[in-house]
Amino acid sequence: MKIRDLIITPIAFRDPPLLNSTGVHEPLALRCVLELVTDDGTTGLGESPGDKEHLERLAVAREAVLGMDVFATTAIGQAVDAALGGPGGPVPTTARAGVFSAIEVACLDAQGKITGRPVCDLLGGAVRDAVPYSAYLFYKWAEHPAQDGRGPIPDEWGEALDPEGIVAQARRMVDLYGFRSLKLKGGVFPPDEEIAAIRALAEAFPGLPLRIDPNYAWTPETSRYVARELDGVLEYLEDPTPGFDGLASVAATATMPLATNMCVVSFETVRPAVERGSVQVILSDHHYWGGLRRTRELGAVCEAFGLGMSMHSNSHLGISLAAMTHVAAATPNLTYACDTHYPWNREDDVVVPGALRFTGGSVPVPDGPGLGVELDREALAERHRTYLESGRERRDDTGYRRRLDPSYDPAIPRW
Ligand SMILES: O=C([O-])[C@@H](O)[C@@H](O)[C@H](O)[C@@H](O)C(=O)[O-]
Ligand SMILES: [Mg+2]
Repeated sequence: MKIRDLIITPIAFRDPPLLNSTGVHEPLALRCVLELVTDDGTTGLGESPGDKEHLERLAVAREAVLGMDVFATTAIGQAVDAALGGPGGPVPTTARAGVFSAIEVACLDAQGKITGRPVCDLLGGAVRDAVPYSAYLFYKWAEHPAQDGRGPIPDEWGEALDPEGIVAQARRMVDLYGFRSLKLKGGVFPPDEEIAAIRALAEAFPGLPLRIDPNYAWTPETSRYVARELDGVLEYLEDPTPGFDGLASVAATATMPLATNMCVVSFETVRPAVERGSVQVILSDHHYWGGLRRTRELGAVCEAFGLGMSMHSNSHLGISLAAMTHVAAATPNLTYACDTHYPWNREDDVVVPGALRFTGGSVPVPDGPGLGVELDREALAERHRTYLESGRERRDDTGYRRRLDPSYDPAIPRW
């Protein structure tokens, strides 16, 4: 069964003004949808980041995989790697893995449709019927400020700039989706304010596991202070400070596990983290780790080193959510609730509603063949038009924040 075509469609969709340690989300997030067509007319779907460099690499990879057997994903991975220059070439490991990932997911969706089996079955079968996700809480502005004669752009979530705002946002997320764990994106305000927000969440939601992720915004000393202050409150502390050694110096005294999606980002970065004891939980993300099968393999590596496994996310739509759900369902030791940005972006999804739903904070594994989701072609065409009209090429949280506030300084670590 040969790959006859690979259609790459960049899209842009609405994103609220979510704050993080590098700035603020722009009004539009970029993504890319892949349609892989086999010679019997089956179409497999994939979703990946939508920045210009990634799109260019996908176009190169496309030429390499046309005509290959859609079931030969190992050989397809090698062909993609070679087309992008391989190890030591100009394209970093995670970027090559990212290109292959999008194609692998589309191959697996096509394989599932051809064989009549859900993708989780192609990964060894589901060990859970539904995958728990955590509410991804963000400090946020009430609206995107007016600029270039456009806006302001308000949204249904309103402002969240203090503990009360964060608790109200969490309440709404829990009411709407039933989430049973909460993650706060930190690194936005001085640590004591974020500690107060976590304490307010602990009081408002007794028993719900809590996490905070400041994306390297704190020094090792500040991280140790936060860990002490939140002793007994956090399920895990994510990427408090930069680097293997910085994290190790925090892990040495912290009572809660440390987690990362910034320090351990590829198989070759597992070893230095394990040697130093930098982290106890690795956040997988099939978009960066080379696809769904490699994510399953990361599960085995975590098991071998006694590490926990969770899942990272970025702004995404339903094809990614379906892929995340299939791989998490088929990875026994992925036991922490996964991150997802989906509630922030789902209104602009490009899949036909129905296959993906949240119940009690979990997404039941779609049971149709492949990923179990169907493309809404009208929505795809509209998001593609938005992409073309936007003229945007890549995500730039810092640039956007600086246009609004020229004195903004995203130095890391900041506190
Ligand atoms: O969406 C955001 O602003 C997040 O900060 C995202 O970019 C991170 O990659 C991610 O969610 C994380 O856990 O670090
Ligand atoms: Mg993180």
